[in-house]
Amino acid sequence: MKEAAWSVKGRWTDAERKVVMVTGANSGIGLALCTRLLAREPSLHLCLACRSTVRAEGARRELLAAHPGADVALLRVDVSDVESVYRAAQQIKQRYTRLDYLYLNAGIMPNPRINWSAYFSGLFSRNVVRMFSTGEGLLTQEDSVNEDGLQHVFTTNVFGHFILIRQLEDLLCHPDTPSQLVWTSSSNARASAFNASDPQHKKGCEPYSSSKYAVDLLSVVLNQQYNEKGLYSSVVCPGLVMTNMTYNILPAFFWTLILPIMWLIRMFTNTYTLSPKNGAEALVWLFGKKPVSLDPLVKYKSSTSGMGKNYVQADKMNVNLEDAERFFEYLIKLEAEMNEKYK
Ligand SMILES: NC(=O)C1=CN([C@@H]2O[C@H](COP(=O)(O)OP(=O)(O)OC[C@H]3O[C@@H](n4cnc5c(N)ncnc54)[C@H](OP(=O)(O)O)[C@@H]3O)[C@@H](O)[C@H]2O)C=CC1
Ligand SMILES: CC(C)=CCC[C@@H](C)[C@H]1CC[C@H]2C3=C(CC[C@]12C)[C@@]1(C)CCC(=O)[C@@H](C)[C@@H]1CC3
Repeated sequence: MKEAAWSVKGRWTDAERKVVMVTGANSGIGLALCTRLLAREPSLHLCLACRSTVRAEGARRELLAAHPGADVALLRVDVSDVESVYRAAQQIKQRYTRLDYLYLNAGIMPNPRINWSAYFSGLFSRNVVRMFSTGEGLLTQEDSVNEDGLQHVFTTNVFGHFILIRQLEDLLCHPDTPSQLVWTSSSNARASAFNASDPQHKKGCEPYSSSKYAVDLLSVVLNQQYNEKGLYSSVVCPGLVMTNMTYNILPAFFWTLILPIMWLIRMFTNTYTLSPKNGAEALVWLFGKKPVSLDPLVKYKSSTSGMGKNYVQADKMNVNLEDAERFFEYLIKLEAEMNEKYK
């Protein structure tokens, strides 16, 4: 941190204080992650990167109520708006000299619709457990286009974060003291929803699934490109968590009604973490891990057993490495266009 902008708090020196930034930190899994990180390491400097100042201030108040001595800063960024990302990156570079952890957590699933016929036929098929744990084939969304002509889901869930990382390279790449990127991906990520010729998912109706698979691809290539420079990337699935995102799929009363069924499902699949605190398990677990010990081809999944015990399950990802490289090239090209427009 640059001392001119940020005071050094009592006991900890700048070198000892880890700097952690979380996008989408004002609610759900992001906010639970912040709470748990502060409980684990009170000396952190935590920066909440959010699009709404009011909601970010609310989250900061909540965190300080639980951890009165905590050092929590706010940063305004709308990851669906590339120009806002460039502006935020400038501010970050003025405030900090390094970032130890960047949690790329902000995400959207706009206008979700349930395919009830797929749901009922899935109920009586061999795939029933997979259907309930990944939501495969059950959800469609209606996407839109932003002012740059980019797909909204792709920009929010992937590209805005990619620009942020690229702009912050100098703060993230220190070979002697590695930094970590942690993406909140999903087990809903599906290769067949992603089309390498249409990476923004302009033509399909599963932009969420496509964007999360794109995150998985990107994380793999980021490791190939940046590990030598001291930057590591991991992907996480928080499981099914009751947050604003899921309450947007079905009305709250319906979820309350089926809560006993969801507890029951937890006996068969440990992916029903349900609370944001449980959902943050894998994200918190990664915080303590040496990045070199992590497998770049693994998705770390927050899991909760039928008895309510939290743990992390490491599942090998099924990613197409050719698609990953092609996708990275696409992102670099798109970034060059945006650099020309906004830098
Ligand atoms: N809930 C679940 O079951 C699962 C969630 N996930 C992933 O977890 C992540 C967090 O979601 P979750 O906590 O569930 O849902 P929430 O809706 O509670 O959290 C999403 C966060 O992202 C922020 N956000 C959305 N759009 C933008 C934007 N354009 N710029 C900046 N911030 C933005 C939201 O801010 P605001 O309050 O302003 O909207 C909010 O803070 C997402 O990436 C989601 O895909 C993955 C698997 C399962
Ligand atoms: C649980 C019962 C009895 C009914 C609910 C059916 C669906 C609404 C539900 C089943 C599997 C869920 C699921 C998700 C959303 C809601 C379901 C489709 C996600 C796709 C939400 C976002 C994610 O990222 C995934 C990890 C979730 C996977 C499971």
